[in-house]
Amino acid sequence: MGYFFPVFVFDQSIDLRWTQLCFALLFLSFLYLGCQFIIKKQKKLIRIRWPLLDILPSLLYNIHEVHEWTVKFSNLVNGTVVVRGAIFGSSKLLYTCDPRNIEHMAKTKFYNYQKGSDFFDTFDLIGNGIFNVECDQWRAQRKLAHTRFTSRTFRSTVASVTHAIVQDALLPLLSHVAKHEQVVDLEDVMLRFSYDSIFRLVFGGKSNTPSIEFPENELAKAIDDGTEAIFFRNIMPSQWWKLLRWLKLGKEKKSIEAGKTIDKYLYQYISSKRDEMNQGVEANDLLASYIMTSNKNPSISKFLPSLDDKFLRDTALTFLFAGRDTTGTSLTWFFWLVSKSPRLEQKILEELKEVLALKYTHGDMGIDEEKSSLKVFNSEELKDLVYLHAALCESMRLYPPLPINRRIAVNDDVLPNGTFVKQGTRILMSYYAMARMKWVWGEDCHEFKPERWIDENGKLSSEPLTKFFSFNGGPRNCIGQEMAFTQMKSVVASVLCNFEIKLLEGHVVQPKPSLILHTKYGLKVRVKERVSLL
Ligand code: HEM
Repeated sequence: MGYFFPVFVFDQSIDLRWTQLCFALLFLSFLYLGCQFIIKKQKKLIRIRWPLLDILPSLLYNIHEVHEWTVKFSNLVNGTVVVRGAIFGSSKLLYTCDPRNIEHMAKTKFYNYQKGSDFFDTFDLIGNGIFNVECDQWRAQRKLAHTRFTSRTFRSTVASVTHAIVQDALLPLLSHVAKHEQVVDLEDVMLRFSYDSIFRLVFGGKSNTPSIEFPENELAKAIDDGTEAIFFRNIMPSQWWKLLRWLKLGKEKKSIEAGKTIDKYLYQYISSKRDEMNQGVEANDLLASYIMTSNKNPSISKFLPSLDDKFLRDTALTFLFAGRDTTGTSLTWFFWLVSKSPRLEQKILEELKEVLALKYTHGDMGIDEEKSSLKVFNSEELKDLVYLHAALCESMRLYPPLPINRRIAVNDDVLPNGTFVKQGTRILMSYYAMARMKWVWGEDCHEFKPERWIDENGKLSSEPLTKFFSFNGGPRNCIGQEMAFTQMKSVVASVLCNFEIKLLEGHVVQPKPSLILHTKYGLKVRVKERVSLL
């Protein structure tokens, strides 16, 4: 996750002292007023780099559309630059959207590019979950998680949970919306789907979030509040948010409340799960599998001395955090792109027609499905669909759920494009900007074009993967990638096969300046039942 105002991030070793805080506040206030003055003078701030202040005025002015700003900036600096200027002090910042550099940091020199202690502070809500630890502790947790995410049991649970939510909650919800000719925020619906999925996989029970009542969910809301505070921590000096936290103000106040709510629910779920397991109730959710491991072997490794309740809380929260907004927003952008392109929608439907035809020919359409007349696909039927897979990759290329990522250099290094990186340099990588660079993806880089993922033999091409980092890459790649594809394919196929999605006329869809790439105003659509595909 990127801190978009990296220039403000001061040395973490400095104590939280009042004098420094006052100086920081004064300094930033002057800076802000100075920038506002320049902006007013200029009316339109065309210039991106300034003497002394470098990118700061432009960045401040464009913070409401920060991702588009990274595109302009990347074009100006040809993809990579070390940002300087008087205000940057000794803390260097390297910005890049060059896939060669990103691959080098994620794979070749993985151990030289870590998350760093700022990262831990910023994401302290998730404690010592896998997302937030490094070196030996990360390796030990990665091994534990990897064993689970690649097991046959987990894969089949993902498939059955997804099928159940699509069939029993998502399609009935959209059907209701269609019958009542309502306008619905499809982003909200997709986030409700992805929350329920990850919730069931982690805890075993239902969250009931995707339903026609659109119920509020206290835990989901607390995670939203916590994530929002994390975003603001990324864009302000660490002293500022630490002061706000101490004073219990603003987003930090909300985040403290959110932390309490999260703890209340998670410790309660953990305790209930332990009780159920002691009574011999069988479970195949992630929480149960971690508890089982710790019962069998209380000390997993010297880097993971105990899988106690705090560890289980951090791990469960990390999975909720990592698996909800990412999948939910990916689906949102996908439906938006497809709703704007009837030709591409038709190509996806052509592929689905073949699957449906096979279903009927072999007579394995479930009785329930026939009765309800809503068609639901299972993951086996969809796993080899080339165009659907290509369209999902293309949508995540243009709208990567994690638009900006960050690292810190452990030792001096030289990047593939020749840039020297000094030890301690903070690094920002924009995947959003990378997708919009002509020198990376070609003249048509702005177009939604699934064909770029398909080779001349009609198979998925591996070439684009060398510049696709929406799931990161290397040893620290996304552990939920396969799961995400299973879920997304099932949702897309079932929704498109049963419904036509029409964007509400005049509704503007733009990226929100947020940690995960949400839309600014939601995705307002009307839904119409589709006349049978066959
Ligand atoms: C479209 C959906 C998804 C996208 C685009 C995505 C993307 C990513 C990215 C970019 C990272 C690397 C973050 C970093 O460098 O700090 C990551 C890590 C991770 N993701 Fe996903 N993710 C998705 C879905 C999921 C799901 C469904 C899960 C399931 C729980 C999941 C679990 C994780 C975990 C645990 C990590 C940390 C891995 C590690 O540090 O070793 N993700 N994901």
